[in-house]
Amino acid sequence: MTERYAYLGPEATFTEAAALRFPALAGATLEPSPTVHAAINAVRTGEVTGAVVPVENSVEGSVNATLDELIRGEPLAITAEVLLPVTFTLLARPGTDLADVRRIVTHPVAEAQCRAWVSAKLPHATIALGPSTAAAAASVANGTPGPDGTVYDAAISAPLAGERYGLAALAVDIGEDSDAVTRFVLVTLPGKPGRPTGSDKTTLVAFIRDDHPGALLEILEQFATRGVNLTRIESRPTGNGMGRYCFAIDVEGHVADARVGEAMMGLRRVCATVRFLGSYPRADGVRPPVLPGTSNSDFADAAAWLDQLRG
Ligand SMILES: O=C(O)C(=O)Cc1ccccc1
Repeated sequence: MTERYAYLGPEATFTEAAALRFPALAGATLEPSPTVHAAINAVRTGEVTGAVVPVENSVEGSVNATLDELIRGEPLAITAEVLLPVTFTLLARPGTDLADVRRIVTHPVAEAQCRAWVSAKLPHATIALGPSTAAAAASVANGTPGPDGTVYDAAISAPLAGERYGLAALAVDIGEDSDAVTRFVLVTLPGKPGRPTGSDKTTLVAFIRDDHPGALLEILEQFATRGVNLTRIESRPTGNGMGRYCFAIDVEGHVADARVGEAMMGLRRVCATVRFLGSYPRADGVRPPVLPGTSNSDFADAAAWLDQLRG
């Protein structure tokens, strides 16, 4: 039986384009989910083997809806990542004039990158937020009214959505950075991590034990003293009361690398909880240098030395 994977749909989202690039999904059945929550829930219930979701954008930063799904609830694992360039197109029903566009709909990540263009070119237009850029295109094509009862004039979507939903492009490449890239991850139930490749990333969530001065510094020290570089750190509310935050952290390296493993043991000692979200090959293929004194053999030598001293 072919494996089934969920992705943030409907058809023609950036996430669908990303899903087609994961080697692990070649030949699998791809099933659109209306929200990130629904896609990840399908993994948790075992309905699908995995889900592809957006996690980070080079201009807008983290996708909070995805981070919160990974931080809370039953544990999950990231097993692969893909980087996808994103360009945004303004789509409308054929015959619409750019000057007549008043109500636009799109995904929050697209809104953040296109709001400068909209305020410069369409100063009287408002932008409503929807669950995905393709859902936005579909609602324009179908004339589906928004929550306030008015029909949207245009959607900001992937160029492909115009073809899929029979819409015309009123303007292309309207994002503020034409080199914008989005990172998508493949999420599954936890299992044994793949083997280290020398170009890996590890994702963790650190929950501080009690709110005290230097709590974040203690977390960062674990990585700094072992020569482990962070590629992202994001604080997110735990959902358990005002002012309670956890830190979602991506680091260079694999849980099987001694320096990453030692840093994780350090985290475990200074934090209330550490959630391991997986070690997986990094999409950019970068092989970061291993700093002197932090290689696997450096850690093995140090452990052997200590064993000898202890007799
Ligand atoms: O809405 C989509 O098409 C998505 O896949 C989410 C998204 C939105 C904007 C940039 C990158 C990903």
